[in-house]
Amino acid sequence: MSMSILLPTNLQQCPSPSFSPSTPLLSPSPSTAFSLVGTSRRCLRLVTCCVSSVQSSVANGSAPAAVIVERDQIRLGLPSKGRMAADSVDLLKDCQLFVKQVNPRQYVAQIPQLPNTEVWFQRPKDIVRKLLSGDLDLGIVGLDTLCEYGQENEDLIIVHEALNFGDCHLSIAIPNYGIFENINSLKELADMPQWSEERPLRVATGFTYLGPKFMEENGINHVTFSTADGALEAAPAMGIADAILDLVSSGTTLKENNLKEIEGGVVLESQAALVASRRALTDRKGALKTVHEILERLEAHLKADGQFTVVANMRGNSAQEVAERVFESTIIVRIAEQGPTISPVYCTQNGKVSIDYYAIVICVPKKALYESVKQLRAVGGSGVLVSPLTYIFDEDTPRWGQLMRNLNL
Ligand SMILES: Nc1ncnc2c1ncn2[C@@H]1O[C@H](COP(=O)(O)OP(=O)(O)OP(=O)(O)O)[C@@H](O)[C@H]1O
Ligand SMILES: O=P(O)(O)OC[C@H]1O[C@H](OP(=O)(O)OP(=O)(O)O)[C@H](O)[C@@H]1O
Ligand SMILES: [Mg+2]
Repeated sequence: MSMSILLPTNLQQCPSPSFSPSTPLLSPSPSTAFSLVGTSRRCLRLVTCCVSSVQSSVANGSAPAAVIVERDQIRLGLPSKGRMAADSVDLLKDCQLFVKQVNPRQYVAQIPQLPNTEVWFQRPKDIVRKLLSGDLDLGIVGLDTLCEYGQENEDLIIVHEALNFGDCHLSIAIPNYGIFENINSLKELADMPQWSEERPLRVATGFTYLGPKFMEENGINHVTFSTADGALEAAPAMGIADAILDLVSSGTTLKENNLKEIEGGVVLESQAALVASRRALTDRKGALKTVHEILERLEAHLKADGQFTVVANMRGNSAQEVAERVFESTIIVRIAEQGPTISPVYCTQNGKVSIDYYAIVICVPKKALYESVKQLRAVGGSGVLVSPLTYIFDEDTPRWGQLMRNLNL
């Protein structure tokens, strides 16, 4: 049984492809771009199609423009349940920001380290809606949720786009059997002779904003959408849909349901992001200060993640001579952004202070750790100590500068 719902009248003005969301739509508004602060190899690879952005109602997407209501506290929205919930609190904990929730059913919490900030636990999609309505100032959500429910509203600013958890991608998948057996790309899918106005490609998805937009951008016109709250992978085998558009992380669910991804079918790459309301940052007293502090802690922690400090002692006549020996090691030359730091180790013998050794300190990423230790030893390093790095505070927080530029501050 198809879940398609008849289109509301105002939606019929919408260019094809058609879709059948469960909620009515408001009038079209001009498309505006997300403010993507920060750069990352994973950063939002979102369709840039120019479908006139149809903003859906509060029930499905963005709420009306935010109104700044007077309040003393800055509000940070964290996922109340689901995959992102525990990881969000854990990430803040790793940044020495301890979320104090009295019990799991209480939806408000405090962070003693940020006395002017209160945490509100909400479903991820509601975090986006509440950022737009002005009921939250900051939030942690997946980029997929942000794009789907934020619908490119320019009030949403991505402050940190790569929080290093919640990795997944939004992708089209089709059966690996029957008429799809030899179809391996979006183009091949689009070119199949089966699809016509009378018999469009049927796609099941929870992403009723991003799905049609992606299809439109890729020139796939004979397509229709149906929606469900979960277990979408069952739709093709049940005869409800030809394809699905859903989140994929390990790929197990697709495999177990005889579905496959296709070339060109990835709509966006997603992971958890820190998002803010532009209006809150510009108009709410204390919001920028809070963001700066959270961002500094996040950047310092995430930069240090997977990095180790390696300390070794090396015999030598001078720091210069030891440095020359260390730089014989190709891996150290390659990994050392700055440094190594080489400092004298002072010893006393018979009341006389002497320098026979020098201590070398380098920062090494996990994957280069063993090789660096081996090379340090090969050039005379001994007593090698390795400890994980907790924070790397740079002179400046790069994303802060970008945020300031984005806000024209
Ligand atoms: N395999 C995955 N499937 C779904 N989401 C994932 C996956 N891996 C990471 N995520 C991220 O986790 C977010 C929350 O997913 P989750 O299914 O827990 O949400 P939810 O709030 O329970 O929503 P729903 O109940 O509608 O599924 C997603 O929006 C996405 O950013
Ligand atoms: O690639 P995988 O690691 O297999 O993960 C992908 C699956 O996980 C999500 O479903 P979820 O577990 O949230 O269940 P749902 O269908 O009820 O949303 C998503 O909707 C996919 O079905
Ligand atoms: Mg889910």
